[in-house]
Amino acid sequence: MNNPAVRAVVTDIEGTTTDINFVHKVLFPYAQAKLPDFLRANADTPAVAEQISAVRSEMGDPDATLDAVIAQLLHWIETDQKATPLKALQGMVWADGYQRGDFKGHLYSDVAPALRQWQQAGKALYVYSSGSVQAQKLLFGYSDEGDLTPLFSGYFDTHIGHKREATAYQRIIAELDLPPEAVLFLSDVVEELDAAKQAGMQTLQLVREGTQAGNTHACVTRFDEIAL
Ligand SMILES: CSCCC(=O)C(=O)COP(=O)(O)O
Ligand SMILES: [Mg+2]
Repeated sequence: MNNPAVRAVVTDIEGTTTDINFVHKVLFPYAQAKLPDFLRANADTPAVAEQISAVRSEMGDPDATLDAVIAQLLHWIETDQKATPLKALQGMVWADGYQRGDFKGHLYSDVAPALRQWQQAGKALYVYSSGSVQAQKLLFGYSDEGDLTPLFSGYFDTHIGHKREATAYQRIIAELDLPPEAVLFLSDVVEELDAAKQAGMQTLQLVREGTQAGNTHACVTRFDEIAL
């Protein structure tokens, strides 16, 4: 692909820039282990209290005990549900892990050089992940390729909508203030690419090891196959 009409790139994280195993075998278990104590210690902190209250709303039980809230959050982690308050709390817990050096954000080796090249070519770079904006900034800020946050012009999470819904991409396009066809969305998940295409974006599927290629979107296996 060589497409000078592309003026902005929006990238997914898990399975696109980053190994799914890092998310599922490092980040999620870390949050699972640390969340209960983190919530008990910080339940009265305004940022945490706000998310606890959002969990209670999603449970439909404004009086749910903290133990019930914790059980709900652990269930969401086990079943990989992209609930917005869970994602916010995970980001807060991962901040400790990154800052203490317990892990670094995994990036495939082709990602950082391509992002730098695209930025130098004048493309605006954005992230769209179900992980919270805080979690996205941590992953790229404490990545195993160093701090890549200066490369990005912005970040979107589930506050803009869910990744399999076209309306989320329409809102992103409105925020970028670009024609939809000037925006390229990169993801490993066909349903996300379908939604982005429905909103008028260009799409490319990343077929990393273990990803099933679909037949409705152009595919690449690495970022360095994408010439912008
Ligand atoms: C921002 S790193 C953690 C990613 C995460 O929590 C997640 O659920 C993966 O979502 P994605 O939309 O990147 O598949
Ligand atoms: Mg993905």
